[in-house]
Amino acid sequence: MSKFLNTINLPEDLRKLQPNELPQVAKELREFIIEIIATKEGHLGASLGVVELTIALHYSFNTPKDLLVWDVGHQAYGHKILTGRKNVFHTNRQIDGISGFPKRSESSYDTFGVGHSSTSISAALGMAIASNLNGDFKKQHIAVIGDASIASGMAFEGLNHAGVTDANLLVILNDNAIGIDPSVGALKNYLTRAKVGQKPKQDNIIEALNFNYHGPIDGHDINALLNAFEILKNKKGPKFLHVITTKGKGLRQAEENQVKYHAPGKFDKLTGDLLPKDDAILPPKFQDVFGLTLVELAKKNKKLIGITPAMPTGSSLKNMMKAFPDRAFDVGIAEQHAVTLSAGMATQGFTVFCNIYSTFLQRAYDQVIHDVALQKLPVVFCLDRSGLVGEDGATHHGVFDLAYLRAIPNLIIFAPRNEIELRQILYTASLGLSLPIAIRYPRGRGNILNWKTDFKKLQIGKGVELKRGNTIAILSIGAIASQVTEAISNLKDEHMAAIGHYDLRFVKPLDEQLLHNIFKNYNTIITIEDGTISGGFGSAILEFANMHSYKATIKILGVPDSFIHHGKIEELYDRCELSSSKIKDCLLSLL
Ligand SMILES: Cc1ncc(C[n+]2csc(CCOP(=O)(O)OP(=O)(O)O)c2C)c(N)n1
Ligand SMILES: CC(=O)[C@@H](O)[C@H](O)COP(=O)(O)O
Ligand SMILES: [Mg+2]
Repeated sequence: MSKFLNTINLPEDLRKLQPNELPQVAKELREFIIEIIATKEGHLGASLGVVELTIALHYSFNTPKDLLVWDVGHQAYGHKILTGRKNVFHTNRQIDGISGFPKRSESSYDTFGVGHSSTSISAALGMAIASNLNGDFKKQHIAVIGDASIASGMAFEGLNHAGVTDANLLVILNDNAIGIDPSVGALKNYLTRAKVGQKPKQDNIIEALNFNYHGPIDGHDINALLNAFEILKNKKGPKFLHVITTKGKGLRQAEENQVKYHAPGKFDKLTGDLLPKDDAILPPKFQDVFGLTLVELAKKNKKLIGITPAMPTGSSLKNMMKAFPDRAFDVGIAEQHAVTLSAGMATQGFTVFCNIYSTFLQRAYDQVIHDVALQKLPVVFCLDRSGLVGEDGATHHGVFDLAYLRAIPNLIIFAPRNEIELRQILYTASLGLSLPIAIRYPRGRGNILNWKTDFKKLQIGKGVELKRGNTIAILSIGAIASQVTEAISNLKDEHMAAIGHYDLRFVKPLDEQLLHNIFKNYNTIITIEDGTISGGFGSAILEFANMHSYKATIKILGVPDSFIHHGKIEELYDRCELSSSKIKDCLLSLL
């Protein structure tokens, strides 16, 4: 039974309580998060770990006047619940519901939109400098950042700048020694030593950057947090509070299996046990086809390297990290570094598979151009989570990759239609290419149970005819082909015969011979991609038609030129008119 939580709608209600009542609020808030996430799913461990910190922050600071920025924002469920969204929290990450991340349009307490990591220090510093310029020297600006996120380049850039300002900035390091997977790197080792007091004060790297350092303190001790905030509020300039927490705090399984309970799916709210999934009869996830195939290829090719920026589990590179620890690297949340590191290794004759979620490669665009493509270094980019990713929403959809990569010279771009094609292109790339390649594949599972076929080399730049027709040709790229196949199969026979379906496979180089054949034989062309229509695959086909003066009617299906929010992938496909039923409607309207 909730004693306090029901009485709290906004932080001002929280502030009416006595400090000694806050631990009970923490207990109720934890139970509430667990209860909802057990059935609605989402990021669990990070939010459970900062329950006390969240309460203490809103209790001690005058939010939303004082500005609080959460890094990544996957730990901000408690913040959402305490800032007016308790009654809609059950809609978290659901279509038309609230976002799983802080979002400015959702609440004045969400001071900055997040989802990608390591932006909080720069954003809060920007706000703090702006307050100084506005003559508001009382306002507090707080960035809460995790131990994995603070090791990223952007966070260092923010710290480096902040240290030479008089900005009223408080950086709170929420140190739980883990990202999604265990944190890595020299900074992690430093923080581990700092926690047990092994580092003498003069070696404090945060103080060396001109921050007023406080800590480390127990982040589950509300009194300790409140005391620290009172001290730091009255200090001028940049301040740093090092807080130690346990990810998953308060749910035994989430504490014991922090990787799994980062975002565990459905579970029993009382026991914490994961609800059983009937995985046995399902096709594999694309990420596992990547991860397991890479191990096979690494056995054959001693010069094969695997790299992930902080996503060994999500990308399944963990398989190679286990099998070949010397040749597989988790470099932390460092996408730019991951790309240039790959380029450096490629200069020395290594075949580097650099696996980055499509959305996070956006961080390393210049590195792809300047360090890889310009130098024709044959790095193999494996872009997982391409296309619409579902409940993570606008910050995480991998829908821009085809458009932003297509503009880069020297880069091959491939999207497998299914698991077997992914396996074959990985094999092809492992044999050595003369140019870099981006292989983009979606979140989730394909359709093929027996994907472990013999290796076969693919011909670069070759598309395939999947079905011949005579009136309308559908040109698809990647796994969205399955929606097209389903749409065609749901047509009446007389309509079905009119439709041809071609999988171009390569956005670059395009299969020009196949395209000439298509344009000569069909008067209507539909292109379809699970990426933005602005500058993507469809645009490439339009440019081709234009260049060769083909007069066919061309219709481009894809993600419209707007940010797509969260929801199940199927729901979002439908909204973007990419579901098989919407494709069928489109075909019927054109026939
Ligand atoms: C630029 C970027 N790369 C990767 C991710 C994926 N990601 C989300 S949370 C996370 C780990 C964050 O760890 P930490 O900062 O320690 O926070 P915690 O989960 O421990 O609270 C990662 C790698 C991301 N959101 N943004
Ligand atoms: C918050 C964040 O960026 C990650 O936790 C992301 O949600 C992982 O996505 P997947 O679940 O697709 O691995
Ligand atoms: Mg962490």
